[in-house]
Amino acid sequence: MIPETLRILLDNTQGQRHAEWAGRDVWLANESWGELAVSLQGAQVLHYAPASDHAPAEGSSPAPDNAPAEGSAASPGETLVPGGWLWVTPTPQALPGAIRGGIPLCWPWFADEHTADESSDRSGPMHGPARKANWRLEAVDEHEDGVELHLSPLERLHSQLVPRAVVQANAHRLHVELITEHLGETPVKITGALHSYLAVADAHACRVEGLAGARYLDKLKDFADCEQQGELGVRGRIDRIYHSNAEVVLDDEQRRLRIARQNSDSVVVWNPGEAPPEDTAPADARRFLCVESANTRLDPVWLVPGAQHLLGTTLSRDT
Ligand SMILES: O=P(O)(O)OC[C@H]1O[C@@H](O)[C@H](O)[C@@H](O)[C@@H]1O
Repeated sequence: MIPETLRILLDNTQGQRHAEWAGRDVWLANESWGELAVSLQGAQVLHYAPASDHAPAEGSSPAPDNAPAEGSAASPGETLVPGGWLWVTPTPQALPGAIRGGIPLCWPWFADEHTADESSDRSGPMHGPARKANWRLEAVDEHEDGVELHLSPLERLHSQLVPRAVVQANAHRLHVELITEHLGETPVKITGALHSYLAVADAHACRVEGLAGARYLDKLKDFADCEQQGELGVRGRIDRIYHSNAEVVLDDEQRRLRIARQNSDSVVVWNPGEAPPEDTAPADARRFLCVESANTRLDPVWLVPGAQHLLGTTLSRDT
């Protein structure tokens, strides 16, 4: 589910190329294994669609996967078009604002949980500076019938820590790694997130399986400590941090997406409900559910000098 203008750029791509979208340098691939779009602002994956999403099932009409259901939240005149596993707002903020959608990298902290060291790095924007920064595409490697990208920020984002990102996409899965290297002298506590905006038919009719019995902090109830009773059904505004290392499956009744995580004991589930942020119309906000692979206040990482930490997520179909 991406803006029509991004769809048109992908349709006009054969193989791989750079293009400009919403004022950002965007790397695009339209290959036999599928499609990928990555913004160099934030090293942010904006779109992924395996080729199988376009192949009509035997005996069925070739409707795109995740097409709006009759009576769903899609609004007339919207410029979002169906297709792909990720959602991107059709009305992105102007630069230097961040793009809402895809998989923003929240680094080196999640939300306002700033790094704990003695430097000025203790202050800064919500979700850290990485998502607004300009990144460089260091390498594009062919990989398992797909592609592997390596990205690094153009500027220094922290006095002691350096991030890099790896994106792998092929016909079966999308995998993103956010790697932090400690090049400084003193231990630093970090959090962070791969803030995945997953495209869904209706955010208020989704099921997230795998969290039954898990404890969570409810941000809508001043971080009240709660326990998940049964599987999670999302029916409206939600903002929770689950303490779990389990794989989860997002079922929107049209697709079952498996979300595996590496070195993440926090799963953030977020949808703004009827009061979305300014850069998103309420009807468009019904078309995503964030299920984030994260390190939060529940599982912060203490990095010592010379060490590195890898936060990862892998999206695949659950069959
Ligand atoms: O609007 P932002 O800064 O992208 O953040 C979006 C949301 O991100 C989620 O991860 C947080 O749990 C929410 O509280 C927050 O509102």
